[in-house]
Order: sequence, then C-alpha cells, then structure tokens
Amino acid sequence: MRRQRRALSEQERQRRSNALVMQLLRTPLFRRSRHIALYISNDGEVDLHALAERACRMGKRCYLPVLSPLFHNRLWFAPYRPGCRMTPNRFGIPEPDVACSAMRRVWSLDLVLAPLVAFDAMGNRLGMGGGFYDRTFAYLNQRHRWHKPRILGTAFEFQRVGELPCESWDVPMNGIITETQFYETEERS
Ligand SMILES: Nc1nc2c(c(=O)[nH]1)N(C=O)[C@@H](CNc1ccc(C(=O)N[C@@H](CCC(=O)O)C(=O)O)cc1)CN2
Ligand SMILES: Nc1ncnc2c1ncn2[C@@H]1O[C@H](COP(=O)(O)OP(=O)(O)OP(=O)(O)O)[C@@H](O)[C@H]1O
Repeated sequence: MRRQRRALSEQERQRRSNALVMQLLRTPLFRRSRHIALYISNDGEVDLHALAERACRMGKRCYLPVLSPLFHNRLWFAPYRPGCRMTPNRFGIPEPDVACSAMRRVWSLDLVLAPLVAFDAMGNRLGMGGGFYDRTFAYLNQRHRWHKPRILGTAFEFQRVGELPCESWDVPMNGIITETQFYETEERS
C-alpha cells in the first residue's frame, strides 16, 4: 500500500486529495466540528493542506499531532495555522514549534483526521506500526461514555481491504473518507 501510494504522481495525489477534501467539507461531522486535528502528509499520504486553509477561514481551529516528549509513542496536539513555524520530528514530519502549555487536551478535540496505510469498511485501521493513534485514544475503548474526539480515517480508495485483523488495543474509527466514498461505521455507544 505504501509503495502504491508513493507511486502516485504528484498531480494525481493532489487531484484525489482535493476530491477527498471537497467530500469532507460537506459532511455534517466536519461542519459541526470546531477543533479539528489533521496531519502533514508524508510517504505519499492524502494531502490535507487545502482542508486546513478552508477550515481556518471558516473560523475552525486546526491542530497537528506532535510526538509526546514525555510518554512513549503518544501524540499531543498542537495548534496549527498554514504558514506557522514548524520543526521536523524524528520521522522528518513537520510539527508546530509551540510550547507544551499550548497543546490541546485530546478529549477536547471534536474531530481527528487520521492517516493510515490500509483500512476496512468496518472502521479498522492499519497504521505505520508505532501504535501512536491507538495509545493516544485508548481511553475511547475503555470508557464507553467518552465520545470525543470522533476519528475519521483519510485514505485513497485503493487502500481499502476486505477485512483487517483487529487487536484488543485497536481503536476503531467512526468512518473513513476517500476521494470517492464515505464509509460511516457504527457509533460507539
Ligand atoms: N503524516 C503522518 N503523521 C504522523 C503519523 C503518520 O502516520 N502520518 N503517525 C502515525 O502514527 C505518527 C508518527 N508515526 C510514524 C511512524 C513511522 C513513520 C515512518 O516513516 N517510518 C519509516 C521509518 C522511519 C525511521 O525509522 O526513521 C518506515 O517505516 O519506513 C512515520 C511516522 C504521528 N504523525
Ligand atoms: N493502548 C496501548 N497500550 C500499550 N501498547 C499499545 C497500545 N496500543 C498499541 N500498542 C502497541 O503498539 C504496537 C503497534 O500497534 P499497531 O500495529 O496497531 O500500530 P498502528 O496503528 O499501525 O500505528 P500508528 O497509530 O502509529 O500509525 C502494538 O504492537 C502494541 O503492542
């Protein structure tokens, strides 16, 4: 999947990413969300920069994942505006250059757009293998009254597989959006 993703021409990646962003802008989930985490694309991932620009112009607040300097393979979320100062993390992915005190509590985000390598229509996610998203959102599996944030995977349609094996620590996504489809999975209750 990663090889296939990297093999897309830049023009094709932008075309599909922009089609995905147009779909996402129309979803009720996006429209009602005010605090939204996205990511800076890496390794041929869906490019969400157009979404960040639109969201900021709509008065929404955007955030990017930052590798926690304190907790093993956990993410913190830093406020982000297009053009803000950034520093690359240990994977070479840019992170906003902000103080720890400026980070936002994960449970107070409304929507997290998650990168992924492969997904299935049930909402299972295969990531880069660090367990970053699962560790960060593990409380959503343990405490059923927690609903925030909603997690929406963003991927190209070719990243869909029939069924992914699922482990106890995997946190299912509320849906996956691609350049042509919106897969909504069951609400956590
Ligand atoms: N754009 C983006 N940001 C993200 C993630 C992601 O998947 N995509 N993450 C999702 O968890 C977290 C970072 N996790 C990552 C894990 C591995 C690699 C990676 O490129 N691994 C290389 C080896 C690089 C190295 O060791 O120096 C590889 O597997 O080839 C990147 C990000 C947080 N930010
Ligand atoms: N809540 C958790 N507590 C402790 N360990 C965890 C937790 N979630 C995941 N892990 C560990 O992290 C490892 C990687 O998990 P997994 O393969 O599901 O990552 P991933 O979802 O592909 O990665 P990423 O979220 O970084 O893109 C697992 O082998 C597991 O041991």
